[in-house]
Amino acid sequence: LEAAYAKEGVPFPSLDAPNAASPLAIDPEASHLARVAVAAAYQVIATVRDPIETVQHTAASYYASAALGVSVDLHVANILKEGGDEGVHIDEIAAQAGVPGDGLARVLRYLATRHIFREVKPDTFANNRISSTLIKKHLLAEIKADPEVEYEGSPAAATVGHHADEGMKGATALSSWIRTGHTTWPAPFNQGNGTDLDLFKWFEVEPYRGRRFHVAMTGSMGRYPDEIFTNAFDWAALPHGAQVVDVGASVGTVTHTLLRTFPNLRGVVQDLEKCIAQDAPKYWDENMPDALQDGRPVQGAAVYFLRNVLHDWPDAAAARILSILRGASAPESKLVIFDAIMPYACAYDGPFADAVAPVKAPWPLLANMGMALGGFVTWVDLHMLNAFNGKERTVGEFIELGRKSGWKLESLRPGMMAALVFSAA
Ligand SMILES: C[S@@+](CC[C@H](N)C(=O)[O-])C[C@H]1O[C@@H](n2cnc3c(N)ncnc32)[C@H](O)[C@@H]1O
Repeated sequence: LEAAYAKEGVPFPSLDAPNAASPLAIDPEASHLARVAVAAAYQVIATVRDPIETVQHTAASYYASAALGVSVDLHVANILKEGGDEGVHIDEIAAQAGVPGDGLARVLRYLATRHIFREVKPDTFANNRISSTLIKKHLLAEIKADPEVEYEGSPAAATVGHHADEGMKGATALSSWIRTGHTTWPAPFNQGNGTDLDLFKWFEVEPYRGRRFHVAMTGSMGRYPDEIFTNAFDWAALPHGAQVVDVGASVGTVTHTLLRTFPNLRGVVQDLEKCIAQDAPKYWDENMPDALQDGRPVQGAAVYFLRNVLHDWPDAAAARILSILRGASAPESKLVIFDAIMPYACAYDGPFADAVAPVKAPWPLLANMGMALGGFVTWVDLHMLNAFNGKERTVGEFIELGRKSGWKLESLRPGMMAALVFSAA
């Protein structure tokens, strides 16, 4: 890994310095080497640590969410930014945060022990590479003057806020919700937060949390390279003016990516009324004013695509969404699904095996690269279960979903987000 950085003449980033953009962050070779190191490090810990200790740490790992949540709620990374390498004494941090210092010092020491923040002298803390990602774009004074801007432009902090708040409350209900056969509430989120509303509707009555979630989403979506979408399918082969429908599009960032590369396509952005009436026109006005048109539900489009939509829904609802699209489609229409593929933690030799495990994990690592790849999909999967009774699906589950709704899986392009292309069955 050091050699990969040396080849580019870029120093390996120090954990003690603030995070900075690096050309190697998206370099495939360096990313792979980093993943092998991560998967191996977790496996080494699992192998050499007293198993009871591993159980204790894992059982109490909710403190990681809670502690991160405290640091974000109290803007600690912003406060520490001013202190630089010297750090800021807990009395000063607490004074700026307007809370007693004792609890906060212990929260920060918990995090520093896990390499998030640094304790540079007793009771004096500084940012490091990880905690610096939590700095909110707006200054503390601006946030105090107008709390609505708190998370604007700050996706990492927004992600922490979402998980440590409504996410963790939902997670407390996971066991009870599963034990009662998934029947008591629509999803653990509802039980834990005491609401019947689905998450998106709930955000409409919880605007602070809704704004925060929206920022968290834009941040995680921004990490996907355009090629995932532009290479998913032979868009260039579609006739001039072919309609591609972005179903559950939010404001339609994927459509925007496609139209920039394939201006001959006609994009249609579909979502709930509020999004289409308020948020989407603003986005398109700013980014591609010519493309904004009135769109009615589309019959016989060339392509219908959904990104990060099906994982929000349980199987029956997901099959219904796809059946409705099949009903609107023409015989030659394609369906493209952009979603993660759930990789098994063991070897898999079923359909599309090469695409399911495109990275050959070196022995003795887990087939899904353990915490380096499978770790991500499996937590997102539990979060979908928590939030919506949704799921990340294995390739077999996608094939089955297509079979139930009149679509046949034709090709599968692997990646951090897979592209599955279906034709009418
Ligand atoms: C996780 S977001 C994905 C957004 C977008 N596809 C993306 O990848 O950025 C799910 C979207 O589905 C939309 N949605 C939820 N229920 C819907 C419905 N009944 N009809 C249309 N869109 C819906 C939500 O408003 C939200 O924008």
